[in-house]
Amino acid sequence: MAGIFRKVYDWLLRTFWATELDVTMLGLQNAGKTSLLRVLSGGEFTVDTIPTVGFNMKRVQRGHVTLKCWDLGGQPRFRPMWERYARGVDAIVFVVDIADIDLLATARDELHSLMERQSLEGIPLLVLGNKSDLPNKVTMDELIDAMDLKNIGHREVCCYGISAKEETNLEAVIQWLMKWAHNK
Ligand SMILES: Nc1nc2c(ncn2[C@@H]2O[C@H](COP(=O)(O)OP(=O)(O)OP(=O)(O)O)[C@@H](O)[C@H]2O)c(=O)[nH]1
Ligand SMILES: [Mg+2]
Repeated sequence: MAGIFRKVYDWLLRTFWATELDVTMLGLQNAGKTSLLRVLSGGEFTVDTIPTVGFNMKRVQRGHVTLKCWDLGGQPRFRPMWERYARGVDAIVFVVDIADIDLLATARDELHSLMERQSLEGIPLLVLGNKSDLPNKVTMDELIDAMDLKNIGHREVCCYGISAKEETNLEAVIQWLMKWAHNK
């Protein structure tokens, strides 16, 4: 019986109180953006992924909230278009491969040059240290330092360690994104 009420309640919420949030997922090539989005939207994790050419969009539904997620290619040739896809969104998710220590400085520089853009001022930022399942990774404190997150201003900044592969901490990601629905 309770199940029926829950279904009716969810249907009413979806129908009369539907909220859509625009989320842009950025980060260097191979960070795991497409893998993360696939898992968040109920798909299976796969090892053999194809690098994203341009962008890809998927919706993630939670109750009355739909997260409309733009997943952009991370290769250098696609980075100039990041700002255009991040303008006006409700949240930016920046994914970092925490087991690829050599690329951390590049990730930091790309993130900071983006965050300096006036068009993106105030947009909440979630930095995700992905691939926590791998050995030889940096800790979250080391990631915060390496990415110089304390020097990113004019917005709320949050950082979590996750694994798209093992689906670790993904609920925290959804909950953080969902909280921006209250502003709508
Ligand atoms: N071990 C491990 N591997 C992961 C994880 N997430 C992604 N990968 C792997 O990392 C590789 C790159 O993943 P993608 O999701 O294609 O990376 P991307 O950020 O979308 O890359 P671009 O589209 O080129 O920007 C793939 O081989 C994935 O299987 C993870 O949490 N753990
Ligand atoms: Mg991709």
